[in-house]
Amino acid sequence: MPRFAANLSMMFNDVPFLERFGRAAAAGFKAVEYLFPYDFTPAELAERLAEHDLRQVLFNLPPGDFAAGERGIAALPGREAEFREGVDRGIEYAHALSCPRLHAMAGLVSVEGLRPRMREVYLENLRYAARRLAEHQLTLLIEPINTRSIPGYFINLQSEGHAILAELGEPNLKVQMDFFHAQIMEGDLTACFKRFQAGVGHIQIAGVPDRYEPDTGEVNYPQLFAMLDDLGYDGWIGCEYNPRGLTEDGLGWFAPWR
Ligand SMILES: O=C(O)[C@@H](O)C(=O)CO
Ligand SMILES: [Mg+2]
Repeated sequence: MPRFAANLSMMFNDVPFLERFGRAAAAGFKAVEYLFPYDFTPAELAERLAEHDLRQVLFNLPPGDFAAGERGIAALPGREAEFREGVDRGIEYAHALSCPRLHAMAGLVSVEGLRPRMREVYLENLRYAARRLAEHQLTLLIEPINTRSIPGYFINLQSEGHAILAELGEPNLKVQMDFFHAQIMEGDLTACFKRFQAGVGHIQIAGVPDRYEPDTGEVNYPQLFAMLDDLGYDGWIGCEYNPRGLTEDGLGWFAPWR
């Protein structure tokens, strides 16, 4: 049976962030994920999780200046020291929240000619982060992101993510397979998942193309959920979508799994 985590960066967004935990629990979720915890203290967030009997299953390492448009720094030359500080910060929050996996965003390609150098930096930073996280029994994730949602993002295809895993060979480095991005970039989701299953450490979902509820759009999610069950995927599925209206009004798709 699929296990779903509410993404609190997108869902229940009619209320302030800390109030979204209670709403997710009341809607039947047992777990949450979100982009960044850093606007709050670890204690504040841990208290919300405990109060509502929720598990935290994912958050992202510090992404650089997100408000100014940065989308991660793991592949950015010259930002290595900041990246390493971010790894320590992420580990501190992961401990406080008992969160087992952290996503490192790569960043944007500013000049095409920089790609080879960015790849070197990315590999070096990911190796460093994976080994630091391994000391704490944590998993590091990378996520291929479609070129429409984040133009210029450094990795876009599932195959690119898995090639990096193969090159580094760090057992706790996995790919966060977001079916929304994968459908936009390549489609053929069932075959794609089967090909790369061993390296998939987390899944996310949304309707395509509008990133609304998973029962909207061109992807047949019930079929994919059955496929994941058949293939023994026992990880979490993050609901990373923008509700069309009130989040609860769009949760009909979730009723069979509450
Ligand atoms: O798909 C996404 O956008 C997220 O999973 C993320 O971490 C980066 O924005
Ligand atoms: Mg995602």
